[in-house]
Amino acid sequence: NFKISVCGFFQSALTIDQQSHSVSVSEILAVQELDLESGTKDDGRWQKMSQKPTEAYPYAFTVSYVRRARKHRWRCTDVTFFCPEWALCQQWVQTIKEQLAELTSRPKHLLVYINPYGGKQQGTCIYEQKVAPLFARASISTDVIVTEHANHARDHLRTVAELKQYDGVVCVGGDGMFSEIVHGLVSRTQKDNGVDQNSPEEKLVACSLRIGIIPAGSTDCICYGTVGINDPVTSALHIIVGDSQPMDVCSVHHNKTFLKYSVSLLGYGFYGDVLADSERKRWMGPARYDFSGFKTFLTHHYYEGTVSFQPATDTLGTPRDKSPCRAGCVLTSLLCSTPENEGGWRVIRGKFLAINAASMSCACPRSPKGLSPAAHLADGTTDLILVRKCSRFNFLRHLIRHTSKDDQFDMTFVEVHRVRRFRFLPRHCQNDSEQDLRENGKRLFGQICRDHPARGCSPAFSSWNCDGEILPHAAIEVGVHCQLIKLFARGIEEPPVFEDVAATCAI
Ligand SMILES: Nc1ncnc2c1ncn2[C@@H]1O[C@H](COP(=O)(O)OP(=O)(O)OP(=O)(O)O)[C@@H](O)[C@H]1O
Ligand SMILES: CCCCCCCCCCCCC/C=C/[C@@H](O)[C@H](CO)NC(C)=O
Ligand SMILES: [Ca+2]
Repeated sequence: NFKISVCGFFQSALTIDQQSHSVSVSEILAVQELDLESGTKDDGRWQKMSQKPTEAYPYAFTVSYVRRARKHRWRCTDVTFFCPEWALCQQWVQTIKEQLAELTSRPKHLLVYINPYGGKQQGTCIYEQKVAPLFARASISTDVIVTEHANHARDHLRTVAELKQYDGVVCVGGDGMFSEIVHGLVSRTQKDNGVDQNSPEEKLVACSLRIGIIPAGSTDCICYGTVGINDPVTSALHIIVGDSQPMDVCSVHHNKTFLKYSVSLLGYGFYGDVLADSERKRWMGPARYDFSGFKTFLTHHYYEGTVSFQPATDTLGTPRDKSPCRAGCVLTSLLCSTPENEGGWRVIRGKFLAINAASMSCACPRSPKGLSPAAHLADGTTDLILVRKCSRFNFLRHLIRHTSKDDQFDMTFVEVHRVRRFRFLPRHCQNDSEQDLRENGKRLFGQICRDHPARGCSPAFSSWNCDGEILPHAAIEVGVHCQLIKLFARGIEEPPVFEDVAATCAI
């Protein structure tokens, strides 16, 4: 890891406040020679500098690099060096450019999809104002597509002729937009390799293109859980430095037919009902989740069914671990292999307020530790959380613990299992082909209300919330595909030692 010690090499020259500052080449974004004659100095940047060229130091170059700010934010910072000789200045610029050219993991050409409709509908503006200038400074070229309808990006990725010309795909939007990109890329990869997605047991081929997320959605939990913050500039910088974070993907099947992929949350009951209600209130923007969350909490519906799962007995961690998945996580660096002795299936029947499968922590601004704080990004497992029927008060205690340090699993009505595969069958589907879920649901809902008038009405079916999309079936089979995709991210870094920045230096 070659480092340029900015002031360390030039102790004899001027250093600001006598501070030494070291920047790894892997975190340099660009170097630019300042042409003092031709107006580069007039672009406003000189005003920000505490130093200007002098007669003794008339030549200058600027290095743009990553500075770590608070709460996992990254910022682009410039440091300008002044040189006494033109040749020395040239030599430094050339050397740094050569070092940067050796970083082969950095993307040069990206395909960018912007969802102008996600979150607060700021996607286009966020990209143009915050991200495009950084890509330009790092000499990354882009093909940009502003989507015109849902599934535009997914279908484009499935069919676009020359995907190989790109070093990655970037989506500007939320979890739903990311999900479109995952579906496009994974389907395309399977098609190109002759793999049948409809077979639940089929081993899928990993995607070679990395995906970048510029957060502009409502939850942004994939971005938050892989970078530590939903901040467009931070994400753009992780893309520019060419980070790579593998991630697990769940495939969801119904009756041996492929339905969807999921990377974050598959939630039945509470989170399915919140989503179904909130989709009708998209006009409210991100606040729709708070409104529908409160409403769903008050309705307090439970759902009966059977959950079967294959515990991941051979993994190194458990969902009750105290240490979360962080950058450089040892489980992520292990290669995925099919366990030699796949455990047997466990079956649990019951009445559930929520059935959640979290393939990653699902941390987001609403819940900074997430639904399953110790879930790993790329260990080939998902954490299956079963919340059994309980009082409203207890369910509220459980929900509130998502937002505090208290353990949301340490409650008698909650259990959590780390699994490789699971199935769910709603009670009323057990002798039913589930041909038309909605019609059956309405019929059964009425029937249950007639049969149990005093107990309040819980409908027979909820819906599955699959990364923010509603699945059309309640009976599903889910399998985890270890490290099927890669993101331009590195996992959440441990809190940094805060660094002060030397704004200018002379050599
Ligand atoms: N041009 C478009 N018009 C309408 N819908 C679109 C368009 N482009 C994409 N979509 C759809 O918009 C949906 C929501 O987008 P997105 O995920 O970006 O925002 P969000 O739902 O507000 O955020 P989050 O998923 O983080 O909660 C996605 O499922 C995507 O398929
Ligand atoms: C009364 C206090 C209640 C606090 C409850 C806080 C719990 C928040 C947990 C949020 C987890 C979100 C998981 C992410 C799911 C995404 O896939 C999806 C699409 O973006 N978002 C939602 C909200 O379904
Ligand atoms: Ca996982």
